[in-house]
Amino acid sequence: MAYAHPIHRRINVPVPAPQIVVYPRTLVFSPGPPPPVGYLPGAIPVVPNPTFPGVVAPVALRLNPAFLLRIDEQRTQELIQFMASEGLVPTPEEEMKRRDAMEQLEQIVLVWIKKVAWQRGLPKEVIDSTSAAILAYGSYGLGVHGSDSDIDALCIGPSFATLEEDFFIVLRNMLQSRPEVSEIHCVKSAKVPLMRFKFNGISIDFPYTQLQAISVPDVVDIFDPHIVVSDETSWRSLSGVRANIRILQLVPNLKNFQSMLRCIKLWARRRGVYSHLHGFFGGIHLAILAAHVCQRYPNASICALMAIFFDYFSHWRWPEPVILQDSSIPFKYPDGRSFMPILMPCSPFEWCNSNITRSTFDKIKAEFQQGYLITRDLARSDFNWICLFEPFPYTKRYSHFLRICLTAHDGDELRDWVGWVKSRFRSLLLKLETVQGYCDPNPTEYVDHNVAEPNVVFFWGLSPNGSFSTNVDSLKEDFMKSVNKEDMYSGCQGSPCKLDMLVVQSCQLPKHIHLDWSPQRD
Ligand SMILES: Nc1ncnc2c1ncn2[C@@H]1O[C@H](COP(=O)(O)OP(=O)(O)OP(=O)(O)O)[C@@H](O)[C@H]1O
Ligand SMILES: [Mg+2]
Ligand SMILES: [Mg+2]
Repeated sequence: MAYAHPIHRRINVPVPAPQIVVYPRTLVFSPGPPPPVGYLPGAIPVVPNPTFPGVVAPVALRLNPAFLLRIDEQRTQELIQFMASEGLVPTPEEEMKRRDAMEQLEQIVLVWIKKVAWQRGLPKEVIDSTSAAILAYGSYGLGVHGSDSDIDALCIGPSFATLEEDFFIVLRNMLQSRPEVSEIHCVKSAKVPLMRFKFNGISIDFPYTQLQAISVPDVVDIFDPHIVVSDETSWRSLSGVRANIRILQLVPNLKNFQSMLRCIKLWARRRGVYSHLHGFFGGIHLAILAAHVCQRYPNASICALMAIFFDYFSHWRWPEPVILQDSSIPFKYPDGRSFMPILMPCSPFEWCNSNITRSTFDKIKAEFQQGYLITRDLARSDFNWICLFEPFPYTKRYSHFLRICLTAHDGDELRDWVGWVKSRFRSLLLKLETVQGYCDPNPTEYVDHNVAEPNVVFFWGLSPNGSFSTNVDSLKEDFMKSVNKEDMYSGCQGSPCKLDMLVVQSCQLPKHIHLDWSPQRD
C-alpha cells in the first residue's frame, strides 16, 4: 500500500509504506532491543524472559497466548471505535477541504513568485521558469491531524525572493486580498518567522525558506544544507519538514504510529498537558515520544503501544533525554536545565523548545503515572478506554484558581493580544511558582459572558497547600513588565487591550464555565 501525502511530493527521501502488522503481537511486550536502563515493563510482578535474558516480561505473559491475543484484538477494536466516536480522524470532506487549501496556496505562491521575478526585472526566461512550492509539516505532514488542527505549510522560494520584503509584504498583501483568507498576521520575531492566517476557516502556519536556486526544483533534497540560502533562519524553517521525514522514516509501522499519536494527543488535551506555551507538550514532543515507543516495539498493536507508552514514560528517568534511535545523530547532552529533554531528529539536532517548569513537570509525571495505572492491565474485565481520556477534574483538585482575563475592543485585537500574552506565560508561571510553590496552568481558553468586552479567560489551578494570599497586584505588575517589554504592547496601559488577574475560589466560578469538561483546542 503506497502512502501518499503532500509532504512527499517534492522530496527525494523514500518514506516506507505502512507495513502489515506481523504476528506474534503481544499485549505489553514485543521482542526488540532491550529497553533503556530504569525501564521496567510494569509495576506488576515480573518474571525472567527466557527469549531475551536480562529483559523482564510482565506476569501477564504467563497467561495463555490465545487469550492474550483475543484481548489484544478486542482492546484494539474498542480503541478504534473510541477514536471514531471522538471524531479523531477527519472526514473525507474535511480532508478534501485541506487538500484544496494546499492546492490553492500552491497556486498563489506560483503567481507570487512570477510577480516578484517581474518586479526584480529578471529576464523573461527566468520569469517563465521560476517557481515556488509548499511543503506540509507538523501534524498534517505526519498524517495525525484532527479536524481542528492547523496546517503547517512551509513556503519554499528561490534565492531572489526575500523573507522581509517579498514574503512578509508582497505575499502577505496578495493573501490579504483573497476572500478565502482572514485573520492574517505576521510573527516576524519568532525563531521560525511565519505568517499565520485562516484559509477557508482552516488555520495555517506559514513560514518561509529561501533556496540557493533561481527556481524550486521538482525534487528538493531538504537534508542538503547547500541547497538553502546561507542563512540560519531558512535552514531552521526547514527543520519541521526534516523532522517529520526522519520520524516517518524511522517508525516501523506508520499506521499504528499515526493512530497511537492521535490517541496520545487526545489524552494530553483532556488531561490538560497539551500546550507548549503553558509549559506542557506540543505536537512535536508527543510525536517524538510516540515514535520512540514505536521504534522499540515494531510489532505491537495500537492498544499495546498505548499501554507501553504510559509504562515507558511513567518509569523514564527524567532528565534522561529522549532520542530517536538513529546512529547518525551527533548531539550534545542538554545543559541540565531542561526537565524533559527531547531531541529533534534532524540537523541542527537541537533540543525541542520546551517551556516545562517544575510545576508542569510534576503534573506531566503525575498524568503519565495515572495513564500507566489505567492501562497496565488491559485484560481487566472492567477495563474501559474512556477512563484514560476523562477530562482533568480541575475543580476537584483545586479550591483556588488564578483568573487571568484578557479583553480587547474587537475580536481581531483580542486574538493578537491573547497570542502575545500567551507567548509570555512562562515568566508568569515561574513567578507563581516562587510565590505559590505549585501552579497548574489549565491551557483551555474560556469566555466570560459576564464581561462586556470581547474576552478570553484562563483559570490556573493553585497549589492546594498554598496560602492564596498571593499579592496579585505585584504579580500582575511583574508580569506586565515582561508583556510590555517589546514594542508591540509597550503602550498597553493606554491601549484597549487589558489584562486582569484575580484569585477566585471554585465556588466563585461563573455558572457557565465548566472547568471539568473536555477542553477545547489550544
Ligand atoms: N517547541 C518546539 N520545538 C521544536 N519544533 C517545534 C516546536 N513547536 C513547534 N515546532 C515545529 O512546528 C511544527 C508544527 O507545530 P504545531 O504547534 O502546529 O504542532 P503540531 O505537531 O502540528 O500539532 P497540532 O495538531 O496541535 O497543530 C512541529 O511539527 C515542529 O516541527
Ligand atoms: Mg500544527
Ligand atoms: Mg502550527
